[in-house]
Amino acid sequence: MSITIEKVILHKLQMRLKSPFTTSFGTFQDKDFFVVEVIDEKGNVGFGESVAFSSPWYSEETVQTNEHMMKDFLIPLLLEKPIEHPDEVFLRFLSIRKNHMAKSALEGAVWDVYAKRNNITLAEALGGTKEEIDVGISIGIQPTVKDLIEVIGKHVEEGYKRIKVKIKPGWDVDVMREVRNVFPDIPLMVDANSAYTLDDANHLKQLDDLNLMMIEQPLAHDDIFDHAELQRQLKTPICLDESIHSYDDARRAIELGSVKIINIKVGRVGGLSESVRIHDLCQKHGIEVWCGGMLEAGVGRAHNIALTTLTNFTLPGDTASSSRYWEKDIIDPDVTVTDGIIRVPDKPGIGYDINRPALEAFTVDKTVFNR
Ligand SMILES: O=C(O)CCC(=O)c1ccccc1C(=O)O
Ligand SMILES: [Mg+2]
Repeated sequence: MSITIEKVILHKLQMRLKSPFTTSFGTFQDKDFFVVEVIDEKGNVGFGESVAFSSPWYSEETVQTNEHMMKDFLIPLLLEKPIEHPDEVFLRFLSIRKNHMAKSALEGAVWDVYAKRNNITLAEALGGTKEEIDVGISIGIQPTVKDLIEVIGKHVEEGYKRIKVKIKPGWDVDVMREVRNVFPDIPLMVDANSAYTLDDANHLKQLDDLNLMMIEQPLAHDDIFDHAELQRQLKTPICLDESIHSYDDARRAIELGSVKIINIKVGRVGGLSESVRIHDLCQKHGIEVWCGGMLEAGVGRAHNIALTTLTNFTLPGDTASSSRYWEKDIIDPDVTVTDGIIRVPDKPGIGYDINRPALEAFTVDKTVFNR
């Protein structure tokens, strides 16, 4: 039965991370973003979250470009006519170039509505089967190596299944050598967020001695070609994040030999439908995947959890507990991690309730669109 979206509500939120998060491209603490609420003709309510940051550091999208794209192009397209299945949202949005995070926020809310209409979990709607998922944690650049080792120790103690450390020139090989000395056996990886070029290949080769699970996005955010050359020179598997925007990017990167592992971020690739397609392609080619994070609040976190229940998400993702990021999250209950595991919720849709008072408390602006 076709789904008619009657109403879209854009909640603009402002939340503050418990502590600043530093990558090779900048530091975040205050997070502005949109929670998208869609309501269908039966009164089902679905939620999505836009993951763009205020500045275009990770990708070209920002909170403001998301707002422009959703208001002026994407919401009108969504309200134009009914859909039969959420996969159609991605296809309908193809007439608008890129702007994947804006598209994904709306598409995710429609997926939630679709699952709720069918009285199934979002995980089931996506074809996921796992009842619990393994998770790791991503640790930003710290003031000192001593701080880093302390933070890692705390998270290892908490049971996280994999530790990811952000690196940049000047904070890389020597730092990781010290970390490896203190923690000889932990599953460990690094993420460079595009801080290097091919000229750094010899320098990066030193990481090969440290038994890292992978090096994430060492080279340019828009490169697929040079990563293939770097992978020929490195033993450590390369994982791509920023460079993979679509199924076709993934197909080309796999064919060129630029990746052994892909970090799937729903917002980066334009939604859950495209995420599932990339997952399936990788599975066919023996490329492992894991679910990345964008410092999401609870709605985005819930979407990531549902996606991670698909079978080829074999490596722990970045979806840590709500409490690692926020004093108070916008969902009920919070996402909790026990021994590095999240139990996948079994309620229909995203599986968590929206904490309306918390949502209201963080809301700085709200716009309603009717069909
Ligand atoms: O904990 C998270 O949500 C992921 C943290 C993270 O690594 C990250 C955070 C902000 C922007 C980019 C990235 C990344 O995966 O590259
Ligand atoms: Mg990354």
